[in-house]
Amino acid sequence: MNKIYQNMNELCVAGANLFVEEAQKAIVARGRFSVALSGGSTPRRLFEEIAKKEWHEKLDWQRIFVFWGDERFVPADDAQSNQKMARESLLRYVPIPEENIFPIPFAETPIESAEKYEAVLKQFFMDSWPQIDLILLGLGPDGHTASLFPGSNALNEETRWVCPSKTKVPGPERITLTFPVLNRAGLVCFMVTGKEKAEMVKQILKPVSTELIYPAQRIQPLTGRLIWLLDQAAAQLIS
Ligand SMILES: O=C(O)[C@H](O)[C@@H](O)[C@H](O)[C@H](O)COP(=O)(O)O
Repeated sequence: MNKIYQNMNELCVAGANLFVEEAQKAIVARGRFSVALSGGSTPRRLFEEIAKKEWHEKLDWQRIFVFWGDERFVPADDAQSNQKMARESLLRYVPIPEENIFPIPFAETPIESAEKYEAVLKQFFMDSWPQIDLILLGLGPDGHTASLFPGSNALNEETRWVCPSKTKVPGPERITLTFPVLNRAGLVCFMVTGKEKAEMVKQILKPVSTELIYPAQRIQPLTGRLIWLLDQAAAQLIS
């Protein structure tokens, strides 16, 4: 399902509403809500929205468990850390217990970080493939999502839940959840804004061939739902 909003602000209000509704439903159904956060500028704006009292006071944060879809291989206090971004824009404003927060660890090597995080997920989800209730994702202009970049070794991973992802994009190496985990989510929600994403949005949502060229096209939940929240600028070539 694709939903188009006037601008980033409206999109984030809708995103916050969706977050609250999904969390409330999961807590009623299963007693807990698991969510995987993303990095990126649109997710940051969404987190700032959810941090507002009018949204976050609707939720029982004792029952909310926060994970990450990807991370840069940097210490937690590095300016490029997705964990730092989410803590500063959302987590510090809500009454979530620290033990409910599961960041991707910064270990000796990216592979060790990935292995440690997989162990954390296996413990939480009791060894069976995880079904994270909500996975929030951004879209890069090159078609990447999470840290699944075109050409990355991580694209072919079928057994590991988490793996390092080498990319030609400058900056630190990445650690990412793999397709088998992302595609088992209850709901995957892409948030995309800005005209520089319009061409890639068109390639993905109105493809001319059936070939899956871009990583974001391979997000196809097995049994869950997929929603794209777009602003008008990002949706200008499809609407
Ligand atoms: O940590 C990250 O950077 C993300 O995992 C990445 O996948 C991001 O969501 C997209 O690149 C979109 O980012 P923007 O919203 O900033 O364009």
